[in-house]
Amino acid sequence: MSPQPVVDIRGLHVRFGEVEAVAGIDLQAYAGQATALLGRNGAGKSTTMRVLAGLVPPTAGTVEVDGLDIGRHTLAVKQMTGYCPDVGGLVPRATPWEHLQLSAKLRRLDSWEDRARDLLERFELGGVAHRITGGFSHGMGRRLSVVLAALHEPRLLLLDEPFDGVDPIGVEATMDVIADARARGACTMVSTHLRELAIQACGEVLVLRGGSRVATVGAAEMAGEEGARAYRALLD
Ligand SMILES: Nc1ncnc2c1ncn2[C@@H]1O[C@H](COP(=O)(O)OP(=O)(O)OP(=O)(O)O)[C@@H](O)[C@H]1O
Repeated sequence: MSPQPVVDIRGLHVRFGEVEAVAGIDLQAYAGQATALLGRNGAGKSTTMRVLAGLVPPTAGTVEVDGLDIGRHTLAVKQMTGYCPDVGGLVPRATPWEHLQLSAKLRRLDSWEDRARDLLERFELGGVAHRITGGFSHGMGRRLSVVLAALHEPRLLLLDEPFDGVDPIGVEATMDVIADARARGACTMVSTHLRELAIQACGEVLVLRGGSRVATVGAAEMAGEEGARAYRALLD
C-alpha cells in the first residue's frame, strides 16, 4: 500500500476576479520529502503556498493536509503547518523574541525557549533578539521568518522565497532547517527562483507555468548547465 501523502492537491484552481492564478494543479508530497516550486513571476507558486497555509481558499478542487480537508479543518491544518510568507508577516514594533513568544502562545507550546534560542543563534539573530524588527534588513527579516516557520517543528513546512536576499550563513541555516525537517519526517515545500539552491534543498522539483504544472523532475535533472537549459526550455 502506498503511503498517504502529507499534501494532496487535486484539481486546484484559484481565481482572483479575471486572473486565474492557479489553473488546475495536482500535487502530492510525502513525509520526509522536500519539494521545490519553480517558475517565472506570476506562475502561481505563492498562491499555491498561500492555499496550503490556509490563507487563500481554493476556487475549485480539493486540498488535504495529512488527510484533513483544508476548508473544513483550517485551524487544525494551520496548527500543523509552519509558513514563511514571501513578503510581510512581521510586526515592525515587535522584537524577534516577542514574535516567538506569540507564536508559542498561539500554538500552546511548552518549553519552546531553548529551541527558539538555538534557532536564533543558528540564524545569527541572537544578538538582535530584543530589537524591534522595524529596522531589520530584508535578509534579517527573511531569516526570522524561517525561524518562526520552523519553531514548532511543523508537519508541513512551507518556505516561500526563503533564500531571497539572504547571506551564505542564512542560506546554510535554512538548508539545515530543511534537512532537519526531512530527517524528522516532515513534508517541506520551497518556492524559489534560485534553481541551484532549490535542487540542493529538495529531492523533487515542480515547474509551474501560467498556473499549471508543466513538469515534475528529480532535482538531479535540474542541476548544472544541462539542468539550466532544461529549466529554461520549460519556461517558454
Ligand atoms: N490577491 C491577488 N489579487 C489579484 N491577483 C493576484 C493575487 N494574488 C496573486 N495574483 C495573481 O495571480 C498570479 C499568480 O501570482 P503568484 O504570486 O502566485 O505567482 P508567483 O509564481 O509566486 O510569482 P513570483 O515569482 O513573482 O512571486 C499573478 O498573475 C498575480 O498577479
